[in-house]
Amino acid sequence: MGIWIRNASVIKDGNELEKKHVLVEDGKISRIIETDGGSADLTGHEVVEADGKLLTAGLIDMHVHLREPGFEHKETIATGTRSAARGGFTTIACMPNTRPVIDTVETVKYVLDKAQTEGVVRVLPYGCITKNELGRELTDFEALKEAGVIGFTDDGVGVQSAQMMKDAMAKAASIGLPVIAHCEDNTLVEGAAVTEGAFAKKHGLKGIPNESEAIHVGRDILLAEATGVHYHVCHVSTEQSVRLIRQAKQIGIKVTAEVCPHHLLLSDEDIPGVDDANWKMNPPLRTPRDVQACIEGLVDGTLDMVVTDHAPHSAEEKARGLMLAPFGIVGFETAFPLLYTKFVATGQWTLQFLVDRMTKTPAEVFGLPWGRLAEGAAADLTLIDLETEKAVDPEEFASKGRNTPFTGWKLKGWPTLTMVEGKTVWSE
Ligand SMILES: NC(=O)N[C@@H](CC(=O)O)C(=O)O
Ligand SMILES: [Zn+2]
Ligand SMILES: [Zn+2]
Repeated sequence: MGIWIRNASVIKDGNELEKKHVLVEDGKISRIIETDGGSADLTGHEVVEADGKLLTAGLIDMHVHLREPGFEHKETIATGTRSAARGGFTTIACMPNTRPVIDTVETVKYVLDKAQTEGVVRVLPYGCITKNELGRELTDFEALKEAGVIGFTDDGVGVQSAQMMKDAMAKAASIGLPVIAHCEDNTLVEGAAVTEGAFAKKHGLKGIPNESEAIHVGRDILLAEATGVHYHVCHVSTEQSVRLIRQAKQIGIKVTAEVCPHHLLLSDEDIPGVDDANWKMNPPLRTPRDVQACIEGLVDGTLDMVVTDHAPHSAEEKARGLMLAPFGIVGFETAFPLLYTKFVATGQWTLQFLVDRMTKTPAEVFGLPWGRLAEGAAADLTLIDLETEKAVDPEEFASKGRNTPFTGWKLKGWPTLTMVEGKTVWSE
């Protein structure tokens, strides 16, 4: 028995939609047909009435924190994948800064097993570049690849030694996996919680300068050129990083990059005060000029994809105030509505542009077989209501994390049903 998704709006081109009936069988999309042809034989099939809602390939998020093992009070694979499903995501790539970190075959297996038994969406793990993310000794790249990691990263912390990064890139290149970099030079950061900019100045705070990120981006681009690795830059937040990546792409260096919704929508000038740590993340909210540069970078293809950097923390941890709370905000359950409402509904981007950056481009960049709405493709699907306006209410999140700066924002574009390989994993 299959499932007919009836009267779905699918993207034809740009903002142009067309009505289709989509048949899902054996975990795959078996047919996509015109709604006026009348040839949809419903006999023996379940029906999901899409009622004109947008149907896209399931969203893909290449940068998320599921916190398991070790930080189950912040999130678990069970709650994190449900949060992803509620946000319309069907494939997510999880960062290894857990406890223990994902630097051994055993921990990779633990995460994959948990994802299989307790998760509801597809989970692709990254492995650490260095043991314990300490920057001192490379992990066993071959063994981690064999266990199932899709790339190497020490996300949460930058690899401080250029030699260590060069060795990592050479090794990763030799086994055909990418290096994914959290770009941050520790000597330029020391104890600061917000960017250098108007907010830091007003409150007499030491700021995190743009160079702390861009120095690593520049260094790593040169190392990527030297080693030939696929180098992917995490959560780009500065004008300088965008410029460096743009130039590197122009001369053919194999660099790709991601950007988060918050770095496209918020600047340091939006931070309400020093008590509210829901505005604290790494990299920090930058200046309006950087926000503009990130938007331009995404639009011109310098930045390839949107990721959430979903980084849940407990309410107790986040209550410690801007200076003392951990960095990070949740992202799954607001990402699509935020970008849809602020960039597509306002006419700045087409719907196809946004959907592609959350499906097609991440799949292409990481060589994944998902992210396409086509006959024969996996039935990873998301239905999205583009009409109903609703305010962001963290109490409704499936995530354990409530740490978002977007509380109360009135948005459209809420996912209403998420399917992974033909199985409904979340519906409104
Ligand atoms: N982004 C964050 O602010 N925090 C992340 C770490 C990271 O992505 O660097 C976390 O693990 O909490
Ligand atoms: Zn990071
Ligand atoms: Zn991260």
